[in-house]
Amino acid sequence: MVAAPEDLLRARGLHHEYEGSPALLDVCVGVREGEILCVTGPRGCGKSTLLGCLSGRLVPARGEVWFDGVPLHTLPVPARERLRRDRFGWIGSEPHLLPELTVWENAALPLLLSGAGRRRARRTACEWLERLDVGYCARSRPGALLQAQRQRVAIARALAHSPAVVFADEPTAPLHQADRAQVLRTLTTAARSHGITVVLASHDARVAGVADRAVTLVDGRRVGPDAPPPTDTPVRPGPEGRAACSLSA
Ligand SMILES: Nc1ncnc2c1ncn2[C@@H]1O[C@H](COP(=O)(O)OP(=O)(O)OP(=O)(O)O)[C@@H](O)[C@H]1O
Repeated sequence: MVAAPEDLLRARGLHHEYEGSPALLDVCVGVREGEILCVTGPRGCGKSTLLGCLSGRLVPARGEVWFDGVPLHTLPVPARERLRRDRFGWIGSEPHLLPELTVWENAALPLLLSGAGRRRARRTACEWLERLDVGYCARSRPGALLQAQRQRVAIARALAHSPAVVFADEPTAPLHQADRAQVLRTLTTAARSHGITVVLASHDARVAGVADRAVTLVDGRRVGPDAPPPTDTPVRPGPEGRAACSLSA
């Protein structure tokens, strides 16, 4: 398999386990810049664990994760946290908002933390809230919102600082059936128009349907016709500091 130099994010030989139970086994995956990739598979197959490793929330027990030439798996914690805050957005299946902040302050948080002025952060956050049809809630506290509205705010927060990559783990789980397609469409349209790479995880084939490509996990392993062969050799950084591995997912 030929190396994919255009991969913005790539992982090789990922292993992870919880209290001795394996959750990921030798998983390789590459994600190109601007691509929408869906990680799919049955419940408990390792989708969330894979997104955790790719996004630097989890450090894999073994294996490597490279983002834009940076080795996330060996990055010191402060640098990894900074990179996650500035370059990544996260949407979970539950909208974890800060109850003491208003809706717009929640959506603006990554911008404010990276040093943007309050006025610009507010304007940008409110634009995203409008796109997600919750602009009218901007001054409310999260506690006054329905769960589906809170999830829209969480999506606005993930996009407002124009991250390079948004990770979305079952992002439509708290939404009613009728809202799901619309929110997914907003997320993917916004990502495409802003050149944001998206890594989605879902067991729902309809969610996978909005992606450019899907990779499937079963029992912690990648399966399917395009799954790379198992790895048994370590990845060596190439001359430019990038991993010399072949991962065109
Ligand atoms: N914090 C944890 N402690 C112990 N076991 C865990 C933990 N998180 C996940 N697991 C186990 O690891 C395996 C993979 O879990 P993971 O959540 O990554 O799968 P998933 O495909 O995202 O599942 P789901 O679709 O239900 O969210 C499962 O067997 C799960 O029970």
